[in-house]
Amino acid sequence: MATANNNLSEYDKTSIPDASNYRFGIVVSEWNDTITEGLYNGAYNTLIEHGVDESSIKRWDVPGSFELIYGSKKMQEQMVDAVIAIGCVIQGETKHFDFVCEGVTQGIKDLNVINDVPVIFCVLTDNNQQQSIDRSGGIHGNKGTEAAVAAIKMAELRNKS
Ligand SMILES: Nc1c(NC[C@H](O)[C@H](O)[C@H](O)CO)[nH]c(=O)[nH]c1=O
Ligand SMILES: CC(=O)[C@@H](O)COP(=O)(O)O
Repeated sequence: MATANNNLSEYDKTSIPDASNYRFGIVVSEWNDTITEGLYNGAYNTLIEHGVDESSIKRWDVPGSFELIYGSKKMQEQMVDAVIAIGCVIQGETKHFDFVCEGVTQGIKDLNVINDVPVIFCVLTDNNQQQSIDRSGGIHGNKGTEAAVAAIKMAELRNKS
């Protein structure tokens, strides 16, 4: 289902495990920081809402989405139960968009395969800034909220497996 038909911030809160015993790392790209800050706020507030103590949330900033790969790899080493990688890539004039998006996607996928700490893909890959605004606390909700829910569920799965 496309985001346009689905508010990312609407979910059954009773279906989410208690996250009070889990630690989370959040790596945030500085590119398009007004968007990434909105995504971070959505993710942070959702983790807090589900019992995570603020002292159990570690944040690192990286220059751009491509650096989310290395930043997330190092965050996996920080005794956390899940990592959330937050970025916003917006189409420009050249093919650079394609390579950044593909590189980050493959890099974060690889981290999930190679290491035993889940990394949640919270990277917007949008055609324009309005699409990013709409998905970081706008009319389509907040993908940061969606990512935090996924992080809690994956931390639980890792703990039980
Ligand atoms: N154009 C965007 C970028 N580009 C920068 C790259 O992510 C990277 O930092 C650079 O190539 C150096 O390695 N990054 C974004 O996050 N969003 C963009 O729209
Ligand atoms: C995703 C990018 O790197 C892109 O926004 C940069 O813009 P441009 O393709 O015009 O150089």
